Amino acid sequence: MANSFQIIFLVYLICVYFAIAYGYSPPYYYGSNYLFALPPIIGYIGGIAVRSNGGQTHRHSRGGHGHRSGGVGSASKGDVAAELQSHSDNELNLDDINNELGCYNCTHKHPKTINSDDHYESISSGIGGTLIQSDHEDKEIPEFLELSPEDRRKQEDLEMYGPQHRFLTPSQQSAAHKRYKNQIDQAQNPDPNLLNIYSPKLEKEFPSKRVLRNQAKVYADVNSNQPLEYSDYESYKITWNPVDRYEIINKIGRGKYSEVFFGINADTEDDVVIKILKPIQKFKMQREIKILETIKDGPNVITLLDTIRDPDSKICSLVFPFVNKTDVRELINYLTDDDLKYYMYELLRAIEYTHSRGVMHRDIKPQNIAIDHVNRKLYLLDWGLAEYYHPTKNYNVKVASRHYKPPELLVNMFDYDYSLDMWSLGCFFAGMILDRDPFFNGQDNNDQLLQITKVLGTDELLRYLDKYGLELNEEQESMIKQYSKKNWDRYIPYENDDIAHPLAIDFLDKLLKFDPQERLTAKEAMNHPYFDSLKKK
Ligand SMILES: Nc1ncnc2c1ncn2[C@@H]1O[C@H](COP(=O)(O)OP(=O)(O)OP(=O)(O)O)[C@@H](O)[C@H]1O
Repeated sequence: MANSFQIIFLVYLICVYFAIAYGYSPPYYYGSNYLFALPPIIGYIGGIAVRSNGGQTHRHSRGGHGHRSGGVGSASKGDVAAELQSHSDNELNLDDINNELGCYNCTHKHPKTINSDDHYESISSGIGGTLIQSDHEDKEIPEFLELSPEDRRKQEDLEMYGPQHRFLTPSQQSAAHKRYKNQIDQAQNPDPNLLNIYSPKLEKEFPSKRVLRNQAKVYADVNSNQPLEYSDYESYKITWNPVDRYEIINKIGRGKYSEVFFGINADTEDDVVIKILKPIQKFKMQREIKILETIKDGPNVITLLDTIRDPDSKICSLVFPFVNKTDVRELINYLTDDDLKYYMYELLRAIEYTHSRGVMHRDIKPQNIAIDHVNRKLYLLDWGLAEYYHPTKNYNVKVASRHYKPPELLVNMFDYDYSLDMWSLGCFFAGMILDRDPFFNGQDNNDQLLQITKVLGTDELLRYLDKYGLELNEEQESMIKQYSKKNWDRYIPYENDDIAHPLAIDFLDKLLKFDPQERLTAKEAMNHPYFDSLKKK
């Protein structure tokens, strides 16, 4: 008898431990639909249940047990919201924390506190975005979501403290509250000096310390040579179609701005991906859709099939063809040199086309490169951060994912251009051929620059900074010492000799340059001798 009690007590302790470990958290708000908190153990069990159903490819589940609630909007009011809600509520794990705190496709797990600088950097980056793009300041979220005042307050609380706020002591909560309010104040009453520096459209307010403005080597005038409406996404009127014809099957991914589901088009029986957008600023939605429209005929660019909105919940979704992809980082284990060249070339075709249409992707990374190896097809996904390039415009440097961010984003060079995509491509390529992804594995933005400098050398960094009159911030100054430029050969693992050969290394070296002007353009990259053998075949 005593033994049974001990066992029950032990099981209870284990459940409580896992409930805490899996970050049981308050409800996830979306529109006016939210579920009340479940007891910790249910939170834990729910987390496990969903995770066990959360693989990448779920085609087998059509009509099977994985068949979730009806069509996106075919059933009762707010079904899309309920669908999203049900997934989110079941997945009360640390990924939610990353997501809620705005960490960008964050792969690391955060501690159960929002005291880390990373979190605030993420929160402030959202607000910074508003500040920088003050002309975009968005008043439409409440209207878009039609939140009740009570829901709105709860959402603000959630934003303020993060989903883990109950783990904070009262003094931590009040510090969090203060910092959050400061961010809001800053965004609402921006420092005019800052605004001058970052104002997106002002060439004349170029900071005096800068001695040279950067301008794209190619396609600099593509947008100015087009009528205004070509790149004016803020005036773009989105056409929203009904949701009825789509049926959600199960969840296959998530991003900062969306929850992504595998589904079918009931009319055509086609497999589709339904990207349900989280509450985002209207201009971001207009930008993604307008850009997808601009580049829709491009090679290897994912096609936007439909834009749908549930009339009741007002939840908006984008529909794409489903790509039965293999994680590129797994794929590298069995790709031959020819395969890798082939996919790099296909990726470059997508990038070159996009740049030629006046668009920078601004978030190239392995997660956004979908390879269907069976059909030898590659698609460039996620155009949520893409932007039209204008040579006189200053851009938000808080774009791209940390490990793929080029130096210009890390030293506030806001006059960057298409070449930022070529750096990210270089990081991706380095990860593949050197079997080390991410190749530059910074712990934060300053450390990211340090990691880059340790490889490319301090002299090269200083040459780049001097050329444009750029400066390091105080922390970077103190962190970055004198490092010599390293020979790439030292990073080649023995078993990768076949793919990391001299031509591949030369190609890599020409992509990973501090100075955006010195990097290969997409067209130059396609003409690099690395691809000669592919072209012959
Ligand atoms: N057409 C597709 N086919 C298969 N999987 C897809 C497709 N589109 C998106 N996904 C999956 O969903 C994930 C999230 O999609 P996406 O990157 O478009 O969302 P996001 O919210 O913009 O993400 P991010 O946080 O990177 O900005 C992708 O990394 C991918 O794994």
